[in-house]
Amino acid sequence: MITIKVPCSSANIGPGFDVCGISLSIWLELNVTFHPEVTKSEHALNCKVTYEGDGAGNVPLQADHNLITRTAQYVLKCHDIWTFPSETHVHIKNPIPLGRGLGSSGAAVVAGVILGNEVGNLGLSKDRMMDFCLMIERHPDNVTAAMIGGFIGSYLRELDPVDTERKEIPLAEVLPEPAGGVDTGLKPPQPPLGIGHYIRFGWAKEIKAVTIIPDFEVSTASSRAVLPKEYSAKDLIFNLQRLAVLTTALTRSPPDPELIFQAMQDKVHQPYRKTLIPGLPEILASVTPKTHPGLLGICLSGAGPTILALCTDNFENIANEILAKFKDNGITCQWKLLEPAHDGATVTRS
Ligand SMILES: Nc1ncnc2c1ncn2[C@@H]1O[C@H](COP(=O)(O)OP(=O)(O)O)[C@@H](O)[C@H]1O
Ligand SMILES: N[C@@H](CCOP(=O)(O)O)C(=O)O
Repeated sequence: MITIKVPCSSANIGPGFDVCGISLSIWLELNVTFHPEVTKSEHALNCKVTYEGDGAGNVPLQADHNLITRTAQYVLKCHDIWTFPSETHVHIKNPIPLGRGLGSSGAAVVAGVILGNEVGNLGLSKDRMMDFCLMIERHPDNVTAAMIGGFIGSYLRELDPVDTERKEIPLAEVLPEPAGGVDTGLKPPQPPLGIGHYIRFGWAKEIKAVTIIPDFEVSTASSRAVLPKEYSAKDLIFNLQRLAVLTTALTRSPPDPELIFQAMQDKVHQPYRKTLIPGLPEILASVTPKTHPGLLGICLSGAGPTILALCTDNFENIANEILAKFKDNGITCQWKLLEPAHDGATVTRS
C-alpha cells in the first residue's frame, strides 16, 4: 500500500496575500492499493475511488471527476500514461474542512500530483511536482506550504513569453471536463520548468494556531472575485512594510506580541472579504494582546471564513471570544488548536 499524507494550510497570515502560508496539523490521507487480479475494471480510468471525512456524499467518486484523481490523471497524461494501473483503489480520508480557508483544494492538488508521480513511477522531484501543482492551483501559498511544510514564502517566477503562455493556459485545458469517460487522446499542456520559487522561514516553537472554523463555506473563487483589480500605493506599502517585519518576527523566541499583532494587519484582501463573512472587522478587532494575553495576532485564514489566531497561551479563552462574536452574527463554529506541520507532504510504502 502507498500512503500519501498532505497537511492543511493557512495562507496569507494577514499581509502576505498569495505569498505566505503555514502548513498545519490536519492531514488529508490517501491509501492507494493495486488489484491486478481485476482484469477489466468497471471504474473510469481503472481507478476506484472511495472517500470518508468532510464532504462525504458531495465529493465526486468517479476518478475522472474527483479533483485528486483528475490531478493525478493530468500528471500521468503529461508522461504519455493514459489510465491508472489496472486496478487502482484510492481511498481518501479527508478531515480538512472544505471551502473554509484551510487549503483543502491545495492539499487535494498536492495529493493528486504525488499520486500521479507514484502510480506512474515518474520519479519527479518535489520542485518539479510543484510546477504541476501550480498549473492547477495558481496561487503558490497553499500548495507550497502543503508540499514543503512549515512557514513558507513563495513567488511565481517571471517566465519567458512562451512559458508564460503555457502557464496561463485556462484551467479547463489542464483539467478538461470529463467527456463522459471518453478520452480525447490529446496530450495536455506541460508545465514550464521552475514556475514557483520559495523559502522556508523559521517558526518560534511557542507559537500555535487557534483556528475558528465557521459552519459555512466560502469558495476561494468567490472570495477572490470580490477583490479589486488595482490597489493604491499606500495600501501596498502598508502590507509590504508589515510583511517584511512579520516573516522574521514569527521566528523570534520569545515572540513579541505587540510587534506581531501590528505586523499581521492587512489592507489588500481582508477589508474586501467582509461582505462574505458577517462581522469580520469586529471579529478581527475582538482580541488583542492587551485584552487577551497569549494572543500574538489574528487574521483571516486563506480566503476565509476561518479565523486564524496565533497564540502562545490562553487558547480556549481566545477561541471562546471569537466564537461569541460569530454567534452574535448568527454563525456557529468549531475551533481547533493546531500546530505547524513541518514535514509537508509525505509518502510511505508498506
Ligand atoms: N479531498 C478532496 N477531494 C476532492 N475534492 C476536494 C477535496 N478537497 C477539496 N476539494 C475540492 O475543493 C473545493 C474547495 O476548494 P476551495 O474553494 O479552494 O476552498 P479551500 O481550499 O479553502 O478549502 C471543494 O469544494 C472540492 O470541490
Ligand atoms: N491567497 C489565497 C489563499 C486561498 O486559500 P484557501 O485556503 O482559502 O484556498 C487567497 O487569499 O485567495
